[in-house]
Amino acid sequence: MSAQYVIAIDAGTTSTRAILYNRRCNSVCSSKKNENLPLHPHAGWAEHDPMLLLGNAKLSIEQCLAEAKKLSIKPSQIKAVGITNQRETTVVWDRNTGSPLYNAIIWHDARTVSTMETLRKKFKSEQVRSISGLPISTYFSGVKLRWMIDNVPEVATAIEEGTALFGTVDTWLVWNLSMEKSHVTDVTNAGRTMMMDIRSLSWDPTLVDLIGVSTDILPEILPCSAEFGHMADTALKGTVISGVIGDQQSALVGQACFETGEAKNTYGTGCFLIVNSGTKPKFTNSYLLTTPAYQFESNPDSCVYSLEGSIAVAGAAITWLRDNLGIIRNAPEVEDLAMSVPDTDDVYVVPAFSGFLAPYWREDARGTIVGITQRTTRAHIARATLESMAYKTQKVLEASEKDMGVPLRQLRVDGGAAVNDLLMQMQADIVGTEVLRPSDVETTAMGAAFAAGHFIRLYESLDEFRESRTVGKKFIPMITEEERERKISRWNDAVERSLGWVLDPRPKPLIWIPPPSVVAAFAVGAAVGATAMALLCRYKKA
Ligand SMILES: Nc1ncnc2c1ncn2[C@@H]1O[C@H](COP(=O)(O)OP(=O)(O)O)[C@@H](O)[C@H]1O
Ligand SMILES: O=P(O)(O)OC[C@H](O)CO
Repeated sequence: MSAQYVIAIDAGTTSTRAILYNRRCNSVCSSKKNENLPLHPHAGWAEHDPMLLLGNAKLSIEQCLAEAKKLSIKPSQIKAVGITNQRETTVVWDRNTGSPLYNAIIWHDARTVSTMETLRKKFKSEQVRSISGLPISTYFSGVKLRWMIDNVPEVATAIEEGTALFGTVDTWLVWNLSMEKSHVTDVTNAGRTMMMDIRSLSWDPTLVDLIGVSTDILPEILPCSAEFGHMADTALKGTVISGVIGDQQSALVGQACFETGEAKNTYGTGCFLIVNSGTKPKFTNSYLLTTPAYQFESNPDSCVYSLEGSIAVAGAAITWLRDNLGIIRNAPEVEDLAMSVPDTDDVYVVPAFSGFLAPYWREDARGTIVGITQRTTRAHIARATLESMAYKTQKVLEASEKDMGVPLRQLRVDGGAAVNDLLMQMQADIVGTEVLRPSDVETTAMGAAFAAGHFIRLYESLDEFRESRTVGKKFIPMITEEERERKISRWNDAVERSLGWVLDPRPKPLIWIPPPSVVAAFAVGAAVGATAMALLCRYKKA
């Protein structure tokens, strides 16, 4: 029998790529990283064109198949498709035309503060958390969906007429890529809508009612390994889509964190620390999220849960150094620039671009840079920006250790920014724990490949998968405990300065209402203009 493969599509916030995996779930070839350009129509807003997300998924498959062809691998040898995706990002489209009714609202978009406040008046955040594992926050899809209904007439009308469909990016991609037009999702993505009962793994009527929709527009929830549909008109036509899993949980799987207490931290656009918390949802007093980690069998008891510390800005701060400040030409350059100085010279960059997620959950925070002196250079800013990822991780790690009741002995890392050795060393220093980076940092796609391959029984055993994972590099703490504490305490001070900076975090209205001074100036201008015209006409007549 010829060798069999699984292809995984990783639809991230910054880019989409496809990777092909062999029988041992090792990567064989991949596409390019196709950039998913975000749109920022207002400060704090972030959108994707859903058609670009779809186009990049198709392009990534084509590119990956072209690479496979060079290795004499035929499309018919690819037996399953897995999809992993940026979670919470919300798409609403018309079920008849297939057209999106609005741009996708990206997970870290902060426009929904007023919607969130309205929902909090109806329901206590703690009540919602006890059902869904999540507090009421701008982060989750349900809140974004409500905002669309209230602010986008096309969405409201389509919902009323029964033609709208809602989904996260996985649902949007499967609906478009499958010949059946399957309207489906998995437990890890549904678990980020704030509408799923985390125990029964089904839509919760009370929460669905709170958002104000009917379940008709919501996708069917399946385990991560299931028959989601079959590929339509590409070279992979007919191939089963048998794995769907949110990108952060997918990385947990890719890192083979199958034991309670094992954790990974993924440094992509954002940064997400997830700890496997076992087969029952764990509710804690800290501000971590309770969320499904994975479910590979159809029996709901097979669902494994996790605690998650979500950080909105990680690699995005490096993109900001590149695109907004122009102090680097590409992301990898940040490492050399940061290494050109021995330390940050007491400069701290707090990139809270649209507030903080875990563990602060503060919409009123904004980014700040403190400690600048005459001597500060772009290298200090670059170094302090990198270091900020390590401090934020330390905060969520501290919270998860408290919740789990045991200190974490090792931190497994992955994601696009984890290739940065300096960042990984900073991380080991600041958490005071060994940091282990796998030889293949693309663990996100690997988790989805595992889920898809598990369904077709190509990857049967979790143990076998775990044994085939290898550590690429280990980073050991190099600073003293005293130095570590001093640095963390300075970071805490810097964070304090960013909290409460936005006096009213509610978004500005879509239509600009001019202030009275502008109205008065306009009226005076119009009166002067009219008088001048009248005089001119009289003069001409005369
Ligand atoms: N060498 C590097 N050092 C620091 N950050 C990097 C480096 N390479 C990429 N990044 C950052 O990592 C992010 C991309 O990582 P990736 O895992 O592909 O993200 P996503 O899954 O969110 O699309 C970008 O925000 C980029 O700025
Ligand atoms: O695109 P990433 O990899 O930063 O992940 C985004 C997360 O899924 C948002 O919750």
